[in-house]
Amino acid sequence: MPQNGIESVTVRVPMNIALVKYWGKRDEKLILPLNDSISLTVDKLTAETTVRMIPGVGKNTVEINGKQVELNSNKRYETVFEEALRLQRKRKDHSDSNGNQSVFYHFEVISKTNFPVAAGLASSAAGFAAIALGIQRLLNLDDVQANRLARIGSGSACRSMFGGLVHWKKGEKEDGSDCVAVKTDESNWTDLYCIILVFNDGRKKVGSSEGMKRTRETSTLLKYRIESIVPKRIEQIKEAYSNRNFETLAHVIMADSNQFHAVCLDSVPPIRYLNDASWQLIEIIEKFNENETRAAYTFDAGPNACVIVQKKDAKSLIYSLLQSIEIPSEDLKSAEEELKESFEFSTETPKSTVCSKLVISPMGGGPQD
Ligand SMILES: Nc1ncnc2c1ncn2[C@@H]1O[C@H](COP(=O)(O)OP(=O)(O)OP(=O)(O)O)[C@@H](O)[C@H]1O
Ligand SMILES: C[C@@](O)(CCOP(=O)(O)OP(=O)(O)O)CC(=O)O
Repeated sequence: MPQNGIESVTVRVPMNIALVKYWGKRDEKLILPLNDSISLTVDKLTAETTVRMIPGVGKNTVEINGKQVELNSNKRYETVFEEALRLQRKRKDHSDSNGNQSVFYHFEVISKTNFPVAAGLASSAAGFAAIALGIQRLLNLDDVQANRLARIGSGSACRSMFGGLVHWKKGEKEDGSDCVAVKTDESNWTDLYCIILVFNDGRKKVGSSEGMKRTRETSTLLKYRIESIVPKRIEQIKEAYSNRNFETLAHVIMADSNQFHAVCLDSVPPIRYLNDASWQLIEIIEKFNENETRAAYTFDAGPNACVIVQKKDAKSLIYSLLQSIEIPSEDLKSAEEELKESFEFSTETPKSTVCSKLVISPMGGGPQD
């Protein structure tokens, strides 16, 4: 929508959680992964981003949650903007609201997230997918071009461009033209919910890019994972999702999260993302699953947990969590509203583990304009 020559669009994009993890790059500049990965979006954790393309030479700016980002210390934004301008120059028909051909543009990005940034909760995925989607709308790009824009911002971002089960194919080509994320054909499994528990919302010590570089250079387990494990797991996830087979889905999700953290520990020096609270959560889920597998935990590059359940089991899972984890009462109230259930809980007994935030969200929703 052109306004005084400025074109602006606002989108809301959910973060995504990988069920089979991306860890390791075959090309660091183009952000091409060493293995395929597969994910679901978490509908309630979103980045709401306005992208403006302003005619004329000027400084690009990015603001996240009211703070200006220092673009010199994070080159990824400039890479995305340059690629967008390259695609824009390729278009012959691009003109401003007065019908004038404009060769120079700069970008203004203003984003708000409703969850902590850089705490292992895939904030970069939602953030860069939102920028890519905004630019796609402004420049009328196709899905492959938009996917590439998201990916060169942050690899996992290309999986947030669609709802449903999304498969990011590593591709074989050096130029990355066959490295794309695609929505699988399965219709969305609307019964899946995700419970996020934030145990630490600080910035992690080893960032994902640095961590995956270290693992690629030093881990002996990584090669085995990439060649012998991941391809099978991608197929198992697709099949279990399509057959609505929760037990198999859950086993693969947990095994892959554990293997991802195992290759991190297999790196030199070792990388440890999980903390005592994460391990306590794992133990609670193991106990919850004693008779039947009803929940699956998964952790990205940080201690915060994402637990996937079917809606029917969400309430009993929250009761199990409440036995040993302190959860903010306002988050429990939001969970009651989301599930349309009421919980009886006492916040008086102090617990050994404290979670600073709990969010319960449906999964698989797509981005919105
Ligand atoms: N809404 C947003 N818009 C644009 N960029 C964002 C946004 N949110 C986060 N980012 C970028 O992503 C960076 C955080 O990425 P990082 O990979 O360190 O953490 P994460 O995405 O939270 O965790 P992980 O990807 O390991 O699960 C931020 O420093 C910022 O540059
Ligand atoms: C552990 C992960 O969350 C890693 C995500 O890594 P990023 O996509 O944040 O890394 P870059 O491509 O370097 O930006 C697993 C996953 O989301 O698949």
